[in-house]
Amino acid sequence: MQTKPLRIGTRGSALALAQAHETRGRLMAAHGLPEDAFEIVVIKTSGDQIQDRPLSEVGGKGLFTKEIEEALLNRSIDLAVHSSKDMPTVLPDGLALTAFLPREDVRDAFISPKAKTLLDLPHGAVVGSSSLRRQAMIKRLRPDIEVVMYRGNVQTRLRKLDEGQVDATLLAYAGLRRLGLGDVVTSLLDTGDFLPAVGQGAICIESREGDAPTLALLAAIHDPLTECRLVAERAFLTVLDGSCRTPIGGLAEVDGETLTLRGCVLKPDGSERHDLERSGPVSQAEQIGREAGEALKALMGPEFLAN
Ligand SMILES: NCc1[nH]cc(CCC(=O)O)c1CC(=O)O
Repeated sequence: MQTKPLRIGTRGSALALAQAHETRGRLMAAHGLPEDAFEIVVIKTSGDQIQDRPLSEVGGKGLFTKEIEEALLNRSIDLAVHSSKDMPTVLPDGLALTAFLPREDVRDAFISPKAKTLLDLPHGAVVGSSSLRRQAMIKRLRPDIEVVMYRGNVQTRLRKLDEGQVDATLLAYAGLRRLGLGDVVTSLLDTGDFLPAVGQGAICIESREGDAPTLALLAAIHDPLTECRLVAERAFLTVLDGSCRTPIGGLAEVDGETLTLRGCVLKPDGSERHDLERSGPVSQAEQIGREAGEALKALMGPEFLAN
């Protein structure tokens, strides 16, 4: 058994801490270890310091992982807990996503004191969202709605909604549940119109490749089915990742031995949307994802990503 506690790195947001605690709880249960066998190390990232601009403007996803990955590489932590959705498709040399917890509900949630669903909102209503994907999907269904930039953590967003600054907001259901806020949800959005972001609802662990003791501990909490879905989705995203300013949705689901990936891209104003679906054997998850990405690229044409 180890003598030193296993150091679990995480951002300091309430959601990140909930995910780190869940991971620690699963490791304790799987290995019969006490809480003090683990140390939760909170790391402040550049992304946490920028609150006033959309992430797509300031450099995208890597902003929330850079300092954590540096801590992994210089061995001041042993593993890092992330929302898969926030992970860049390319990781630094020597690091990998080495475990996935069982995926939760992937859907986006609609939250509003004014209406039961997005379609019931009054004409010209204001919806807060900073996600390009959700913004484009909202505009596609409701071109009359004004979507305003809405960053900050989940609690801040809910407070702005309470104060009447916006009429509604959309958040990942999984994140709300992890925070014990599942009850604030007004309704859940259908994955047809609101195809989730790649990785939504799945907690992943990043660690050093070849760090055998850590990998051995993680094996006991790893969910291969979630990994398979994420491999397909991330391969799809890698092919499409020409720009972090393109609204993209992607979801892989498994039925028996068959994996089906649905993907879509939209113009940011919702004026155009292209959808694609591809199925195949689970064992070919990565290839299915790549092919779906290529096929969607061909479908949308070169000028789509240009502007
Ligand atoms: N970008 C922030 C972020 N990253 C992961 C989640 C939710 C949890 C998840 O999808 O696993 C959220 C908040 C949200 O989109 O509402």
